[in-house]
Amino acid sequence: MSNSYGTLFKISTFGESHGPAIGVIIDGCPAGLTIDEAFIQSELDRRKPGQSKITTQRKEDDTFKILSGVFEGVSTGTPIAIVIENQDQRSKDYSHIAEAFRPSHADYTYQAKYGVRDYRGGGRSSARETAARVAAGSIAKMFLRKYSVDISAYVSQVGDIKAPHFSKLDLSKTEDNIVRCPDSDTAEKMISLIDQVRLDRDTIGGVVTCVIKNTPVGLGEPVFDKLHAELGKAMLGINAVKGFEYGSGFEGITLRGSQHNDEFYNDGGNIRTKTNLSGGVQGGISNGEDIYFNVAFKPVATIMQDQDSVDKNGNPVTVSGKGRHDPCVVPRAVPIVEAMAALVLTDFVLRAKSSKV
Ligand SMILES: Cc1cc2nc3c(=O)[nH]c(=O)nc-3n(C[C@H](O)[C@H](O)[C@H](O)COP(=O)(O)O)c2cc1C
Ligand SMILES: C=C(O[C@@H]1CC(C(=O)O)=C[C@@H](OP(=O)(O)O)[C@H]1O)C(=O)O
Repeated sequence: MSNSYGTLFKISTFGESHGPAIGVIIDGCPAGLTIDEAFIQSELDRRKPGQSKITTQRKEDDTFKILSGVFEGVSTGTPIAIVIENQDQRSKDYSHIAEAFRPSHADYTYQAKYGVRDYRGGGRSSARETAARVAAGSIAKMFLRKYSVDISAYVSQVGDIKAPHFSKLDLSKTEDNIVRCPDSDTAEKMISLIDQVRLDRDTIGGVVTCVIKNTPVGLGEPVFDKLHAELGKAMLGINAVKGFEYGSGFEGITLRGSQHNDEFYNDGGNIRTKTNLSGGVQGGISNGEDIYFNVAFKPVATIMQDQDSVDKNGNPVTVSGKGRHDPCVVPRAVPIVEAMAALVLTDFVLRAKSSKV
C-alpha cells in the first residue's frame, strides 16, 4: 500500500480515524527553515472537525506534537515527524458496517482489495488522514514564504449556489464566515443550504477554487510530471474529489484559438501575458501568471437515510448512516486543497534547483 507523496519533499502519513493517533513524516525538508508551530496549529484548526454547525460534530482539538527534525525552532534537515492524537472516536456508530458496505464510501473496495478492514470511522479511508497532510502542508507553506508564493483557496460553489469569479472577490475575507466563501451574501445562502440539507438527513457537494500568486517561472516538467498534472493528481487524491480543472478548463472548449490564446507583452523586462486562460501553466511549466484551478467534491456517502446494500457475503441489507458526519465537506476542504498545492509547489521548487547549471 502506498502511503507516501512527493519526490524531494516527501511525506508519508500514518494512522486510522479511530486508532490512537494519526500523523506524518516529512522527509526532505531543507535544514534551516524556521518552524512556526502556531501557524501549524492555525492551519489544523481551519480543517478540524466540530468547528461549526455545518461540519461533523466530532470534537477533535487536533493539537500536535513534533517528535523529530526540529531543534530550537529550526528544521535540521532530518525527517520531521508530527503526531496528532485522536480523542473523540465513537466507534459504536460503526458496528453496523463491520460486515456491510455503505454505498459510495470506501468500505466495499477496501474489503475486496485487502480482505481486512478497520471499519471504525472508515479507518484509513477516513478524511481524518487529511489532518496529517495539512500539518505537512503548513511546513511547505513556510518554505514557500521565502519565494513569496501565496496560495488561497475558498468555497466557490455549494450545490447550485455559486460565488462571483475570483477576480471580483477579496480573498482576504475567506475566513470571515464558516463556509469559507469570501462573498458574504453568497456565503449566507450556502450556509442556509447546507443547514437545510443536514436537516433533510442528506449531503451536498461543492467546489473549492484555489488561486496561487507569485509562482516563480519554471516550475514543472515538460513531460509526465507537468505542473498541472501533479496538481491534478494531488487534488484528485483528496477524499470525495470528483473533478479537477485548471485555467479555462471545460469552458475553454467553446472558444476559438484567437480568443483563447494569451498574448505576450514585455512588462519592463518581465515577460507577461495579457490574459491568463492558460491558468499560469504552459507546456507543464509555470509562466509566472496566477495559477488557478477548481476542485469538485461530491455529496459525501454517509447519509442518515435507509439505503440498499449488501454484506460481505453478498446478502442484501439496509444501511443507514449513524453518528457524526459532514453534510458538505467543502468548508473543511479549503485548507486541505491549499496544503496539497503547497506540497506540490515545494517539491517542484526543490526539483527546479537542479534543472540548470
Ligand atoms: C474534509 C472531508 C470530510 C469528510 N467527511 C465525511 C463524512 O463525514 N462522512 C462521509 O461519509 N464521508 C466523508 N468524507 C468523504 C470520504 O472520506 C470519502 O468519500 C471516502 O473516503 C471514499 O472516497 P471517495 O469518495 O474519494 O471515493 C469527507 C471528505 C473530506 C475531504
Ligand atoms: C474525523 C474527521 O472527519 C471524519 C471524516 C469521515 C469520513 O468518512 O471521511 C467521517 C466522520 O468520522 P467519525 O464518524 O469518526 O466522526 C468525520 O467526522 C476529521 O476530518 O478529522
